[in-house]
Amino acid sequence: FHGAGVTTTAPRGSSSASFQMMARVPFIAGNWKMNPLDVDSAKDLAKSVSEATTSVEVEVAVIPPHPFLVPVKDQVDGVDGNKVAVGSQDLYTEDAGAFTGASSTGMLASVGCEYILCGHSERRSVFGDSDEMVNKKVHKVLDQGLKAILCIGESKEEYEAGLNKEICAVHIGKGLTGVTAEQMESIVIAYEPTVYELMACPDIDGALVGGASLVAEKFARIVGFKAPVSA
Ligand SMILES: O=C[C@H](O)COP(=O)(O)O
Repeated sequence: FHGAGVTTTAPRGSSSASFQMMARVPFIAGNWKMNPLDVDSAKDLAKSVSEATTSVEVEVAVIPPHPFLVPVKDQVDGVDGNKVAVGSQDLYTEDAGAFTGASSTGMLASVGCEYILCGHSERRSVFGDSDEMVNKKVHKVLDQGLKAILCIGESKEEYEAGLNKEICAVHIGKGLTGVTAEQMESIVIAYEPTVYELMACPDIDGALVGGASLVAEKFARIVGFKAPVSA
């Protein structure tokens, strides 16, 4: 399937001590990017995903566009046994003010976001997010008490130039500058590789799924990759 490998640093809601005692819990997030086209489609998708994943034993999140955050949260919360958390695709690093088009972490927390993507490859390539900006965003998310999904990975050109390890090292090193070991409990690292065999790789225990997360049945199958839905 299409997606990015995710390394979870701690299960959602776990404490440092309990994490050391527990196995890492797979985490599958569906990044809807700039889809679907309208709020009714977003509500339908959210409800279907939630209903299809109530029995899984992995962490699940959907990450819709900002206009759909509230209706999506309402939909998933309305499903009995819902396991689906909601995340935001981006944030701005100020709290409020004259920043047209931006959303603050406080606003995102207030509508129920638990996760926020930082440094997605499309934010880096289309919108110009630098490593320094990504690092500021990571800290802003942590300061808000939310979980940051730090996206890393090389471009096709960088891969072809043999720079994949170097690029990942830079993205991780700069993206996590100043983050403490304790704060790492609230960090998920999503590797968006050019060439990959995701779930077979050691230390990859999840996926950030793009296009395939727009069809509930496909996404539910991916979510069940390591933890099949029980009968
Ligand atoms: O956020 C997800 C990654 O960019 C992968 O997207 P994709 O599954 O559509 O290839």
